[in-house]
Amino acid sequence: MVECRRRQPAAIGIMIFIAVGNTRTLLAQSNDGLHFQSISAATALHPAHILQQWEQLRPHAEEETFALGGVVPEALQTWRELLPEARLHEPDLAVFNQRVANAYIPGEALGFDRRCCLLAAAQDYPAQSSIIIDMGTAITIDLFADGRFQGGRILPGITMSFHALFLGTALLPDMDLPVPAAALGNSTGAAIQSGVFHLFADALQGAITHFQQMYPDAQVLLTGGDAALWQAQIPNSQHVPDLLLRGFYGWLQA
Ligand SMILES: Nc1ncnc2c1ncn2[C@@H]1O[C@H](COP(=O)(O)OP(=O)(O)O)[C@@H](O)[C@H]1O
Ligand SMILES: CC(C)(COP(=O)(O)O)[C@@H](O)C(=O)NCCC(=O)O
Ligand SMILES: [K+]
Repeated sequence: MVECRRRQPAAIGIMIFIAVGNTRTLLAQSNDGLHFQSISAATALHPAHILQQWEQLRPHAEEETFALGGVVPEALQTWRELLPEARLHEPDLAVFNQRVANAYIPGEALGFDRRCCLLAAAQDYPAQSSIIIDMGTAITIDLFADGRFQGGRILPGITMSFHALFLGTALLPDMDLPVPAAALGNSTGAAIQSGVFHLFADALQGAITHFQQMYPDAQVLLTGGDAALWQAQIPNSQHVPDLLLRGFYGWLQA
């Protein structure tokens, strides 16, 4: 009887995936690694409040486990103190390195979100080159090609760039971004919008052109909070909203 039971695949309880970004924290669950039910809350909120929001949508199951990852050490520490240790999983960097060869120095410094997106590209498109553009608080542009992470770029994010102009000057206001913005601005606000929009439009296209000179068949995957707004500006790009979650889910599978 016992032996028979052992031959069955281990029962997988519900796993809640918690991904902590600099601006937004994502809580998600999935039955298949393809479709995710998720909520997103400000990372500045206390994790107990974020968990409450989640539980209003999905009442607790006893066997629930948690997977935790992110790029904000202080917030991660607060999550660790909140969650029951016996039911908390943190993804293993050695598993990442087995699945996505890389030459990052030091290896452990590569951001959790970048790892997840690279894992997703490696598992979904192992034989295809991918340029992964993650438009979050910061923007990362990473190249997965020849079955490995080739390296990437880190840029300031859109909201951060507007904010930097506002904080670093006496006369510039904080602005939002219309996408696309005009080529020429005829007011302070319009000139800032034109400047920031074209800064990023040119930087993203420049990176794509550069990487595609090395890997001409590289596809462009766009993700992160600002991706939906930008997809139409980046020819031949695909918006993949759940790329990080797909990689995070895959990372935790044996
Ligand atoms: N509800 C939202 N709250 C804050 N920022 C948002 C929201 N929706 C989209 N954004 C945009 O997304 C960016 C943050 O992206 P996200 O991928 O959530 O960040 P991170 O992973 O760095 O926390 C911000 O620059 C902002 O412009
Ligand atoms: C580059 C990032 C700030 C992007 O984070 P995000 O904008 O998604 O919150 C994050 O991946 C990070 O802190 N990385 C660590 C440094 C590195 O990847 O080399
Ligand atoms: K990100």
